[in-house]
Amino acid sequence: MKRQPIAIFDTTLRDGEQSPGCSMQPQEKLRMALQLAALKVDVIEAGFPVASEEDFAAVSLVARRVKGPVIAALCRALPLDIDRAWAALKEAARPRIHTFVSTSDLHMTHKLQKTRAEVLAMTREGVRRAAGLCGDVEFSAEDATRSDLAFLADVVAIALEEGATVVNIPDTVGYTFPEEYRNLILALRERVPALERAVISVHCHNDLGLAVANTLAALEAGARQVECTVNGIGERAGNASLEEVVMALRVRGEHFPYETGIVTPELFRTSQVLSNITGVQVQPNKAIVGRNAFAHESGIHQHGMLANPMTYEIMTPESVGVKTSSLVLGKHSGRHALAQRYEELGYPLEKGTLEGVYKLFTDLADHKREIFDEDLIALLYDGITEDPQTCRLVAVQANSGTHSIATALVTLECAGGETTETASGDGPVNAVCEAINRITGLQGEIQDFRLHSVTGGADAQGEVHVRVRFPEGVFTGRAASTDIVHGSAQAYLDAINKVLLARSCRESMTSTHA
Ligand SMILES: CC(=O)SCCNC(=O)CCNC(=O)[C@H](O)C(C)(C)COP(=O)(O)OP(=O)(O)OC[C@H]1O[C@@H](n2cnc3c(N)ncnc32)[C@H](O)[C@@H]1OP(=O)(O)O
Ligand SMILES: CC(C)C(=O)C(=O)O
Ligand SMILES: [Mg+2]
Repeated sequence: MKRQPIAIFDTTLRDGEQSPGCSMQPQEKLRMALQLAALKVDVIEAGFPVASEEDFAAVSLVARRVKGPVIAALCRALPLDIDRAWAALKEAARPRIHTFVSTSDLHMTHKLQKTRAEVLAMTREGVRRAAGLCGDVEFSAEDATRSDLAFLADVVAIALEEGATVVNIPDTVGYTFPEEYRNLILALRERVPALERAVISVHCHNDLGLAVANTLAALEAGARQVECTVNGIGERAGNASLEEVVMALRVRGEHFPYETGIVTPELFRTSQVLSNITGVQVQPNKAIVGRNAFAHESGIHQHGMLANPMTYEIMTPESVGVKTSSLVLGKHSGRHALAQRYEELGYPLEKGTLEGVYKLFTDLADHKREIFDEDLIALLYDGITEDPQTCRLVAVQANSGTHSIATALVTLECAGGETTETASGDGPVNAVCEAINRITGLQGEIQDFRLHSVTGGADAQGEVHVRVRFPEGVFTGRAASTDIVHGSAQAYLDAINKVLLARSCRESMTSTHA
């Protein structure tokens, strides 16, 4: 099947930036634009230069530095706006002026306070001015989907007469339906024959959650440029999401005879770059790039995934740049996924053992939202081991000060006998942990240490949480005490005991299997 090329016009830096909380500084826009170029979008709309000195600077920075895609800038159909857009763009290798005016009676009457005749004149003068400056001019009929068709066709015809190379028919307020939008584009093509010589563009908003569906419908009617944003950000409920449109065309290629030039393994990275710049997290269930897009929690699905990933995934995670699918253990998981995870952790379970551990697991999952690997190891121990090899803190003492090296003396009772060790460290907690390492022979490395008071007043209980890395993995420890050093020693020992339990458990299993 011969595939028609579809141009991807990315407006993350313009319409996307209109999302509350998503504004970007020039350097941030440059970083994002470079990633969009790596993704191989066809057009980057970099901003609205007349809006501020900073946005002017951002557009000109992107225009100068980003090679490959066309660089576009938006402007109203006003001489000052158009001149400002061109001033920002003129150093781009491939510049495009994008000008717009509203065509719905609602917008013209209440917002622009212009008559239809005045809007026709604005279109003519605006596009003519832009075309006099730049060889590539896009014209958008704002609120096209709520406009009178005959009038809209007149506006489009004038824009084309004056030199527009691309005509955009936006669904500005996310109002249209796929069938209706398809018919609108077909009707315009019929009424304005000159449209056949231009590129028809679509720009859909997501107010009814139909932005992607409407975009796809417009392609079927002859549109050949899609305006969209990374993560679907944009004014109000956002714009059509770039990654969703691109992957819909790719995954359902048998239905859509189109292709884009997007390097799809860059999609996830691009999404992450954006959320890293704006600080706005991607919703977990976001299609393609959300953290749950390739995660499976329920037993029936996990079983299917283990048998063949195609049972529950319509695209591979690698195809969009996600490393791998994940089977998340939780209250809906079944025995197959549980057994698989234990195997990955180095604990292959026999059928009888699995049954017991699965029961403990489901009890735990009823009370705990997230089950970590260390929880599984602890469960295993609860389920099958009788003789814990744990250590108990007998005494701890630490000295520290501004001009002295911190030292600690720790006594532990391990496997019946008491041992005392001293150690020094960067601070008293570090010295205590080092002394515990010496006694137990383990080399834990603290990755996270948190202390917060549980009660008020000078005698407040301090609760200590630690995350410690061992060769087996990361284990957490927790303890509460009115003495910070004592609490820290207990919390660290809590993590150490979990490792010791895991080791003794692994040993007992190895001997059972031998
Ligand atoms: C659908 C869209 O996404 S449109 C793009 C939206 N993006 C932006 O608004 C970018 C950021 N905007 C801004 O920085 C400012 O709004 C500016 C600099 C553009 C204009 O600021 P101000 O001059 O203070 O005007 P304000 O924003 O209050 O009102 C908009 C004005 O533009 C006019 N206008 C709106 N669209 C158009 C248009 N396409 N062509 C000509 N004039 C327009 C309005 O009628 C109004 O005119 P008025 O000031 O004569 O009443
Ligand atoms: C300026 C135009 C293209 C727009 O963003 C819209 O109509 O939604
Ligand atoms: Mg828009």
